[in-house]
Amino acid sequence: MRAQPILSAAAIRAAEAAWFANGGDSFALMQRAAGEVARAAATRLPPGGRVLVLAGPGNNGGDGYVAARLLADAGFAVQVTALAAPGAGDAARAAGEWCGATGPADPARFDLIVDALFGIGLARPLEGEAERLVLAANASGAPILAVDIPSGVDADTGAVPGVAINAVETMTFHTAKPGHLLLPGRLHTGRLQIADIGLPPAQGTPLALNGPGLWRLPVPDADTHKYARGGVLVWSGPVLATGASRLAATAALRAGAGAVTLVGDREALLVQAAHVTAVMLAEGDAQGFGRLAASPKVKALCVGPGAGPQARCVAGAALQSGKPLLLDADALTAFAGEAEHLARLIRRHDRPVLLTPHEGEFARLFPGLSGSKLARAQAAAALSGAVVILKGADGVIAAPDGRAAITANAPGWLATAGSGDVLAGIATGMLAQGIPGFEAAAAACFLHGEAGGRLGPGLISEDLCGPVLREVLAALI
Ligand SMILES: NC(=O)C1=CN([C@@H]2O[C@H](COP(=O)(O)OP(=O)(O)OC[C@H]3O[C@@H](n4cnc5c(N)ncnc54)[C@H](OP(=O)(O)O)[C@@H]3O)[C@@H](O)[C@H]2O)[C@@H](O)CC1
Ligand SMILES: Nc1ncnc2c1ncn2[C@@H]1O[C@H](COP(=O)(O)OP(=O)(O)O)[C@@H](O)[C@H]1O
Ligand SMILES: [K+]
Repeated sequence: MRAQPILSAAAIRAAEAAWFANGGDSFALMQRAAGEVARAAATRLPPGGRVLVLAGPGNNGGDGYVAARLLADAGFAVQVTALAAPGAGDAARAAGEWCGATGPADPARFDLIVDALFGIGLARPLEGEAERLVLAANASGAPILAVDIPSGVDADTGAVPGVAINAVETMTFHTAKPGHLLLPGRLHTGRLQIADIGLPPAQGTPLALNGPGLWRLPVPDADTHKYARGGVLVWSGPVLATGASRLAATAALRAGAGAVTLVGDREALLVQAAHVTAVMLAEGDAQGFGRLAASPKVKALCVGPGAGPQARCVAGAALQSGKPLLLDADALTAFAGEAEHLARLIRRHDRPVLLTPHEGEFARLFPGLSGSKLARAQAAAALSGAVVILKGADGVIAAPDGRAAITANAPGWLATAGSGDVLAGIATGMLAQGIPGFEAAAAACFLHGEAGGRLGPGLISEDLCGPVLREVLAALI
């Protein structure tokens, strides 16, 4: 299975420019793009159905004029409402070839609206007539097919600085753009269709959709044993907060770690003992955690879920151990505002470190970073030397070497207490099995999303590290 690349607006323009430099015909490209739009529109229309094409002043509008002509030729009743006449180039040529009905219209009278106002060239928030057209289209009740990206959505960030089209479907070209997958853009995109319009395949791109093309799940050899599959240590929270670490430990075991041990004080472990069976227990403080981590049987560490007041000391011991490590929750907050110091500790050893903040933890750890979710995760990875999972519905995984992935399979059912602890456990389990940091993080996010999707309504975090993870793994191996 191949990874699905995601290109920014600049990268798409560069691919297009390289193709033109080799003699590619830009109007032919526009015709192919519009052909895909017309094909998608036709499947949503009754015979002779009514289509309103909203056409902007740039090449997105150009796609709209060509699609209008193709749909009219196919027998549909097409009207174009133009925001402004294209000045020159392919869009002007496309507008010139449109001879059908043109002018203002009530969008509610149409079976389908084609949104060709703005694409990757959106330069500022929509105002005036553009804003009015978008609001009227959204309010009309007619389904909207967006050309390339819903007008008003920033293709690189998913931001909507003003109003934006609410599409049921978006037909984009060559590759997905970050704005289709990052919130809130994803909510405006509807069903995303990616059309091949003949540009050479995007290869070696640093950004991809998270999916099985990016990583391979470990399968144990016949001659393996539990420690060869990877031992994991998880720091147990204090006596009244043991659940989070237990979820992480259980998930690590489910994800394939051969042996998982919760480490903590005696009182906490007595609570843990009442709940766990295959997960083992070992008494220890922060120093004890460090000593246990030194064992060659231990291949990965998880510190943070419910970690409590010891989080900083245990994270320190874990960072010193030089073992692959995941820091989550309290272990991230313990370094609030000290990202540079944390980075120095991370860079002391050559081994993967994963940081798994939600937005709140991220803001505390990296208060200076701003921009899109993608840009912030990438900057945090570069700054810290760790693989960063910036969690949420549009979870971003970013590596210090510049690679990044966006996860799009996570359902809202995952927004429940403890589900991040399960994610931390799955990722630690992957690390323990020798999966490199970026791949371990991406695989964990994808598995977590798949498990959430299968469980659906009523999901609680205990379910996530139950048999469903086994089913998801079995489907992907
Ligand atoms: N690349 C490819 O592979 C292919 C690309 N193709 C298509 O080309 C599209 C990109 O075309 P594009 O570069 O002409 O930009 P586009 O989105 O039409 O907008 C630019 C125009 O909008 C204007 N404008 C911007 N914001 C505005 C605002 N808020 N309010 C008002 N005006 C605003 C801006 O004016 P200005 O900022 O200069 O005032 C300019 O006139 C791409 O999305 C795809 O559909 C396909 O045909 C073939 C393959
Ligand atoms: N709306 C959502 N859609 C999909 N996944 C979500 C959503 N909200 C949260 N999640 C996921 O649920 C998990 C929540 O993690 P976190 O906030 O750390 O919770 P906890 O600390 O209770 O475990 C993360 O993996 C996050 O990506
Ligand atoms: K559009």
